[in-house]
Amino acid sequence: MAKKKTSTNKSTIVKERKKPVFSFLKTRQSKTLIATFLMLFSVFLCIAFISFFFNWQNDQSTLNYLTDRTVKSENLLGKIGASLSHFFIYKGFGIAAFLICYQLFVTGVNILFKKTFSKIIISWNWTLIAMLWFSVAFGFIEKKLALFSGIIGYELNLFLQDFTGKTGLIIILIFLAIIYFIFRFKATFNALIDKLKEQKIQREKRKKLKDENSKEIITENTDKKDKKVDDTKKEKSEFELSVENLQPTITKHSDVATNKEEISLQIEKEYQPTLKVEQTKEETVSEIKDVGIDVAIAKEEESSTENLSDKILKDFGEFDPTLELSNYRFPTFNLLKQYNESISIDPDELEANKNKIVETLKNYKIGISEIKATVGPTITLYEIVPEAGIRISKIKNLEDDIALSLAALGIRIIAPIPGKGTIGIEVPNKKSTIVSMHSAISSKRFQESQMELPIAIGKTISNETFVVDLAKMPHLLMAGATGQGKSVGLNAVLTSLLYKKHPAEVKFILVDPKKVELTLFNKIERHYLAKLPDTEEAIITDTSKVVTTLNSLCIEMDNRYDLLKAAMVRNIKEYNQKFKKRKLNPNDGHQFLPYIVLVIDEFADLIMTAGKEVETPIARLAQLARAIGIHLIVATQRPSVNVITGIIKANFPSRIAFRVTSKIDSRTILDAPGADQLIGRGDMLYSGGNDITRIQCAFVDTPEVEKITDFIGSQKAYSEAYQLPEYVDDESGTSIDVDIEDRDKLFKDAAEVIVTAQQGSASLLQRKLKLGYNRAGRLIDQLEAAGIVGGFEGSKARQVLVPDLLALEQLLENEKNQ
Ligand SMILES: Nc1ncnc2c1ncn2[C@@H]1O[C@H](COP(=O)(O)OP(=O)(O)OP(=O)(O)O)[C@@H](O)[C@H]1O
Repeated sequence: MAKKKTSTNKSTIVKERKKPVFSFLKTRQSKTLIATFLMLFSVFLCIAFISFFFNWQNDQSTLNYLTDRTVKSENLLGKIGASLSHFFIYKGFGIAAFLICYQLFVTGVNILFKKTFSKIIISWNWTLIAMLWFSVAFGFIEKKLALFSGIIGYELNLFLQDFTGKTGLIIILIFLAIIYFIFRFKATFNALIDKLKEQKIQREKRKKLKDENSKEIITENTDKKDKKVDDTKKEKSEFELSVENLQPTITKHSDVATNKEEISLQIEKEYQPTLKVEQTKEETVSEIKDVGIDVAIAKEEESSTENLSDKILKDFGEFDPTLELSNYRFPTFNLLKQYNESISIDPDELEANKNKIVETLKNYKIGISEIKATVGPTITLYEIVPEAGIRISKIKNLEDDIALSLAALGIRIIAPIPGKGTIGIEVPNKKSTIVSMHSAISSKRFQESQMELPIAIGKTISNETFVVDLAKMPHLLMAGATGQGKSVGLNAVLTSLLYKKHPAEVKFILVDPKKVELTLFNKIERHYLAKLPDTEEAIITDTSKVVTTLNSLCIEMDNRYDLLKAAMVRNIKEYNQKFKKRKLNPNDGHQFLPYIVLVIDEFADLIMTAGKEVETPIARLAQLARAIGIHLIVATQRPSVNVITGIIKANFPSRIAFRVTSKIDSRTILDAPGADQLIGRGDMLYSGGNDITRIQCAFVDTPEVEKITDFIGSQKAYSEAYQLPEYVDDESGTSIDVDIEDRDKLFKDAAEVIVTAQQGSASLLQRKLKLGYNRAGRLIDQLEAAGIVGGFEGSKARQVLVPDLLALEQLLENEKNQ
């Protein structure tokens, strides 16, 4: 007994001694340590295995010299790597040995994630079976090399083949593979189904919980002994797991049944008040929601009306006036002729002129400290810096004498040159260079200009293209003796605009009493010209028609002013921008307004024949038309004061003077002498108000204009030329048509327009029904006779006597019945 006792004592002592070692292995640190070791070892083995496949033949001889440091292995992980690989791959399972690496890594992970020991063993078993299967299979495929199957696979393969033969072995391998998959997948499949079931149950429970409105179910985690519970109990125990977090709040109860009762009671007590709270919450929410809906509707209504134009702009984009002729191609440069335009500088000529200037001035005791020459296309500018103490007025007074001494035509003295402290003497070149329209149009200055109506009129003395904006001028007066280049100048202006502006953007009204200069532009009638309704020829050659056209243009001006006023903008540019942004409603008569350029050649002729009849509308247009995009270009041969009257001069600040015969004419045009000193052939002076610039006008010949007009004319055009409003003399249109039968076809439409708009104006009818002024005026008279609009009230619109369309319908019906 005593012995027994001592032995039991010993065993308990041993157990007590072993316990700390075992418990150490169960600690978290040791588990992490082992897991890390296994994972790193798997990586180590994997690298060694891979390296082994490349170096195994070389390393074979080193395997026996594991401890010998002089012998080196080629395996990446040295001799240990080589030996382990040899053992697992060569002597073991071949390629299938890689599964060891995989399994070691998985074991490490499993230990980290606290998988049970039995599970780890099971997974090892599966891997070992797989390894065996693969090594046998590889042994069957590759018999010569034991590297793929390992010796185990190789030997097993031979052994099995001896008994079953090759075919038998294949069948066995397939059978084993199927068994393997069935067993493994079955297990995984079940687990998956179980998991899905669990999740489903939990979802249902959670749903229930929600439905019962935070019903707290607290159950005690039953001991392992209580596993034998019925199905419903099982469900509950699963549920308990999901509400694990609630467990610490449970007080210990010995009796489970009483505990359950208490819980249900607790739920009821706690549940009711929360439900009430929820209900009241819901009520308040619904109240708020009702208010919110009202507010939302009101907001939507506001925003939709405010952003209507933005919405249209967003939906349709900016209005494109060129859309109707979207395929229109601008004339190409090659339609214009190119000349040799390199300015030739003759040093002898320069030297001779310089000497002449110096000598002449010396004769008048004017010393020169410096002289500089700028060679232009037709003239050379000599800039002189006089010696100190010499008065500029002295040089200016000697202008004629100097010109005489230099014995040359076209000398002009500029004393002083504005902005510089020098005196300029312009001397014509012996050989002048033609400035082609081609070079002016193709110049960067013109091509890149952002002007509204850019005109490349020619080149300055410094050979720069001179580009001006007709819209800023705003009207241009051109004068010059016959044969000095006026017509060419007019063509240059028109060509510039044709090269830069789309047919939708600019319209010309051409007045040509000579009947020959501008006829070529007939070809572009439906593209670029504007004309009176019911007239055949767009280019006006008849003086009486000029008067009508000018008056019609005045009506157009008034209409445009009405539109600008309605749009609350100050000028055509702002108006068109607003229209493009779709802020102006076309139903209110708004439309994109093209610029209108009225060109009158031989103005003197007109004044002589029509006098005041022409002068008055021209003066009116010149005074008022700048803001609404109507610009006048008036050219005359005779720049006398009875042609270029004070009132016209005052409204034409921009003037071009070609060569004139007398100083007086020059003064009439430019308010300064100089034009009489020009050399002709396009040599001109441009006065933009203050300073005068000498320019060589760009030369555009008739064949070039013909080519351009042909090019434009051959393209798709508008259905008709731009229609100007109809103008009727005061005498006509005053008789009131009382007879119903004689009424205009559009009478009813006109009445509807007037009644709808509640505005009795002829211009409204013109815009809405696209009528000429004449017809619209007649319609207004007929409407007055019918009692739809009131009498004429001067500048105010007529009163509309019919309140709405229904009343109008009745009125017209009554008329019929009478
Ligand atoms: N810019 C220019 N460059 C070179 N030559 C020019 C230029 N302008 C005009 N000429 C020459 O002058 C000639 C007459 O020009 P143009 O027909 O323009 O004169 P005009 O002033 O219109 O004459 P008219 O008043 O008699 O019609 C042209 O045929 C041309 O040879």
